Amino acid sequence: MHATLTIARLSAGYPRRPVIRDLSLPPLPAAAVTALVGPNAAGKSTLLKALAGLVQAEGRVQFGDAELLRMPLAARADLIGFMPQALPQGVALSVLESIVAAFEASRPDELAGADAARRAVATLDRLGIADLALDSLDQLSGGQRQLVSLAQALVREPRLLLLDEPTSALDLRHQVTVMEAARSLAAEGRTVLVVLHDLNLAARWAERVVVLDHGRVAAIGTPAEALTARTLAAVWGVAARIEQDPAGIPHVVVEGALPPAPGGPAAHPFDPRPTAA
Ligand SMILES: Nc1ncnc2c1ncn2[C@@H]1O[C@H](COP(=O)(O)OP(=O)(O)OP(=O)(O)O)[C@@H](O)[C@H]1O
Repeated sequence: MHATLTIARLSAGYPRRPVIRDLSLPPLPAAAVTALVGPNAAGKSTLLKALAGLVQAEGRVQFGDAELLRMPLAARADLIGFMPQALPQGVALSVLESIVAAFEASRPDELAGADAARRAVATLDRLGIADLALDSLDQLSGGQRQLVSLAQALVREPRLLLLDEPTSALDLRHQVTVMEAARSLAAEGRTVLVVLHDLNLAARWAERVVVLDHGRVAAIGTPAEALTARTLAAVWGVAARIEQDPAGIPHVVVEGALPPAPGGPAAHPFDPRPTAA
């Protein structure tokens, strides 16, 4: 079940709009949570969609023995659970029905019915939202919709989980529930890649952090290695100091926005391009 994810020379984007250019990453470990962070429009969602087969991509993406970009989409969907930023509106299903449907979409065999219902209930339980089972999808709050969307991604127990901002609409308690679920799914041997805007959430829950900016990797490593004051200045344009809590977890304290760098955006800490004079 343990499979690392290796991305090499990946380019991805939309018609006439390249977003990810020639991106390579050291193997992302299995049984671990990797946070993908970066400013708005950095290409985080595009990267997740490229891995899930939802946008055009070229290059090599190796997951264990599987070469994802060369697999038929149905086989890829079997391996991957993708949670999008937003659930589609206007779906006339109950929460439970939507999760059963997500399960059956990839298991269209006769046994699916009973198995799917059992799995759907267990997944809702795992996320602490079993009480929503009979509610209509269209009457949920933003945070409840997000939890249901996560349940839809989890129900097939995929080996690779791609979660796009799973906590953005959640209250504090539910943020913790989701990040604990991500950690326990990883502990079961899954590879979890999660887009987060909250850098302190990333530092607290992820073993590894990838900072993406303008479709390129600006920093990668443990939270302490990737989330430095220098990277925060170069990538987000904010002045910040990094403190350590007693458990050794870095904590980002933002002091304020930096003025725009003269001559354009600041160079990344390891950007090979020469800096503007
Ligand atoms: N369907 C699309 N067609 C064309 N361009 C798109 C499409 N979706 C996104 N883009 C562009 O791709 C770039 C990267 O967008 P993406 O959604 O991957 O960024 P992101 O890092 O996830 O941003 P955010 O943090 O704001 O969600 C942006 O410039 C965006 O305008």
